[in-house]
Amino acid sequence: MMESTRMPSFLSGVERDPLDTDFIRMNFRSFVQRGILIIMVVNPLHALVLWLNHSAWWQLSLMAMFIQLPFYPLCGQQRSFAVFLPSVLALFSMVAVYIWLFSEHFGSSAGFHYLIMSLIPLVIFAGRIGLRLKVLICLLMAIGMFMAELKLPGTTTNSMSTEALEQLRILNLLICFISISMLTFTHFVTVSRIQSKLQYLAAYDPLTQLVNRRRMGQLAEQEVLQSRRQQYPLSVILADVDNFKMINDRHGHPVGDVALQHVSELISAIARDTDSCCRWGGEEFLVLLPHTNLQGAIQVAERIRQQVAATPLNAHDLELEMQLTLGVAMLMPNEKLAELIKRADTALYEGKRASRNCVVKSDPQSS
Ligand SMILES: Nc1nc2c(ncn2[C@@H]2O[C@H](COP(=O)(O)OP(=O)(O)OP(=O)(O)O)[C@@H](O)[C@H]2O)c(=O)[nH]1
Repeated sequence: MMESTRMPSFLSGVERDPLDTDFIRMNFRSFVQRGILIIMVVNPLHALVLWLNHSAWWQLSLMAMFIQLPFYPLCGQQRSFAVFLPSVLALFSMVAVYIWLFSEHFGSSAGFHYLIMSLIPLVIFAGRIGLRLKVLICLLMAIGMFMAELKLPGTTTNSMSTEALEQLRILNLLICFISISMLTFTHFVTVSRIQSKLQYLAAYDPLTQLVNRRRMGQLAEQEVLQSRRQQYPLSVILADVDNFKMINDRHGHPVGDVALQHVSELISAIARDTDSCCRWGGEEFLVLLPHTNLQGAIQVAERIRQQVAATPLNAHDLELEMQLTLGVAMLMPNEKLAELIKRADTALYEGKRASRNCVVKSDPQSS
């Protein structure tokens, strides 16, 4: 069942945080599930220490684990928000009650109240609550924890020795440390993954997997500076698919897309590793050729033209012949990148006007 994209009416009063993105929401769900897995380890550890110290409360600890276990699937990514929200609230309340009951019974020296700290990452990374509410919840948790630290003597019936309470306190501190580390580390890994994906999306064209115009602009500016400093020739080829509109109109956009992929593969295969190929616009490609003079660039452009003309596209039960017109220009002393590309563009459109399916060089003398 598709999850509703509209906020449930009972949440309409809740402040929407600008950071409340799908990513944060998905991340929060896997966070809650990790938190449940941590509980699955924590409760048996508590039960073990309590059992070793002859406290009947070990049963309560195990019982809490079995009650919380079914919430794992209820907090999964596929669940609707109407299922997830009550589940996570119930879970949070149960953890709070567990901490409160055990702190009341064993007193602050058993350190159960420290576990409040391990909830901080869950509150901070929650998607649907606003920043002010998060700060308020964290503040309340801090007050609760410090009050417990100062005021809870524990009941007289708990019959735990000072050594046993010390063991519990160390265990709880350890749990706190490990769960905060695990949750923040998980967050760090997810954010790093998303960041590299965003970097990829910002630099590459999704259709052809070539670098996009924005990234090519940066690469080309660096290359212009370097070629000037080290005094080596730098050329560009601007290639445009001939009559591409006709391919789209006759065979549809999906075939047009495959045709663009086909051309980009042929261009990339001919370019050297040190060259950079980019999807410059709709059906335009730019190739940057460092250490290549005008004559060399014309040869590369001619090879690309011939290869595209000789390699029809076979797709969707079609055999489609394609052709390119290419403009070539070499960087002149003191010329700016934009001027260089403009000359290649002018040469390209000379080729379009003349005959198409040809290579035209930009003559620096004539410009
Ligand atoms: N399928 C597909 N078409 C695209 C894409 N980007 C641009 N186009 C199309 O490319 C076509 C370009 O058409 P024109 O600029 O008229 O050029 P042309 O038909 O190749 O003609 P000439 O360049 O003069 O040979 C337009 O129909 C655009 O819609 C894309 O990503 N996919």
